[in-house]
Amino acid sequence: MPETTAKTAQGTNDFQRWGRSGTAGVTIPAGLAFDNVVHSYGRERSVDGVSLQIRAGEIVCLLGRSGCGKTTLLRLAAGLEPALSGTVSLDGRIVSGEGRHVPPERRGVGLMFQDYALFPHMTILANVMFGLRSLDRKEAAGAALAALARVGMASHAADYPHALSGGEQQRVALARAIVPRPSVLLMDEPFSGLDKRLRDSVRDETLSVLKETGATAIVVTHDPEEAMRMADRIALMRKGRLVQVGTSGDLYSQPVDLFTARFFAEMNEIEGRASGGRVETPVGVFAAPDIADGGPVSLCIRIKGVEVGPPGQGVPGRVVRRRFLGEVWLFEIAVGGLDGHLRARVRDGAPYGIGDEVGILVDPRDVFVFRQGES
Ligand SMILES: Nc1ncnc2c1ncn2[C@@H]1O[C@H](COP(=O)(O)OP(=O)(O)OP(=O)(O)O)[C@@H](O)[C@H]1O
Repeated sequence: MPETTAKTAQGTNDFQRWGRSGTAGVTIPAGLAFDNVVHSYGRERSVDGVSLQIRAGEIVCLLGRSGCGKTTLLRLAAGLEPALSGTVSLDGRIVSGEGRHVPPERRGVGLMFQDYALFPHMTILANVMFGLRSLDRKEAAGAALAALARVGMASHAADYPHALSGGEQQRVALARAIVPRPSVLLMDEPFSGLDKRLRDSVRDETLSVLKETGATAIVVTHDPEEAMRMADRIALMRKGRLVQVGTSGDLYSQPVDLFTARFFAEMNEIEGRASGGRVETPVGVFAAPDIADGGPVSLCIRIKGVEVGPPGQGVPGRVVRRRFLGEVWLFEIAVGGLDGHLRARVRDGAPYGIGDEVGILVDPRDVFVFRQGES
């Protein structure tokens, strides 16, 4: 956290005053609902029947690979794209669909994109005041300065954007997005231009500003860790559709399919067949309830769920490769009857070298069985 921000945050209720009842008014968060929304840029559907309810004040991350429709869904919420069918509603009022289209500037939503989009010819203060044109200049300047102070950028008020680093520009963009007190804030990959260390601190800072103001927020990201850090709920998308919506715990512990499981953890994947509610593999026998006998399954084992110990415990294996990754070792282990190698993440890898015999135990909490074709 930058020094000025830390000071503001520790001061006597300074930031709470800014957040709850700043001079530009108070945020009144709105609920946002997509109901069976379809969108297309041409022949293919970019958004294919999405229904999602976001509660007032909730932070939802739209997560998915490049091209799965995240930005398009955000643009539909903003009113920058029309829906082919279905509706978008704010606090129960239809803003897109059924013959209505409320323009972006009348939706009370704030937008923040990955390139920050600050106006290069305006000072930082003028950039932040831009969204406050309905206030008189003095009031607008006061609100903009308070917002800049909140993100630790008040001392740069008179500078121009080109004089700021990426992280500083991002914080200014956040101040500009939040200062008109939008009821919904839509953020498209807001941290993707920052290096990892800066991204972590700016993201944490952004999260606390969002929570202080209480705004409803949708944050687009392709980074599962970022989604887990920020979201009250994650909406995972694939090919224009929602695959699973839930808390990070829901998606991590109860992935609905192989695609979701792979998204949140590195996996060993073993093909097998169910028999009597179980699946037998070279690394053990695992429960496969609800899968018919003979049904082909993909058995996934999180690499962190593979324990490597001395020979004699569990299933025998031999170390084929090991790499030090900083906090952990990544092991590749040959196991009789297994195509390919089993990968394991090991905290203390020092005792075992290449060629050593080891014993392998698998934690059943890190095992998932999916019918093949569920990816
Ligand atoms: N202006 C456009 N014209 C035509 N096709 C588009 C346009 N914008 C996006 N698309 C296509 O629509 C689909 C969804 O794109 P979208 O930008 O919503 O995905 P995304 O998940 O946000 O991707 P990324 O993470 O790469 O930004 C993609 O197949 C993309 O190629």
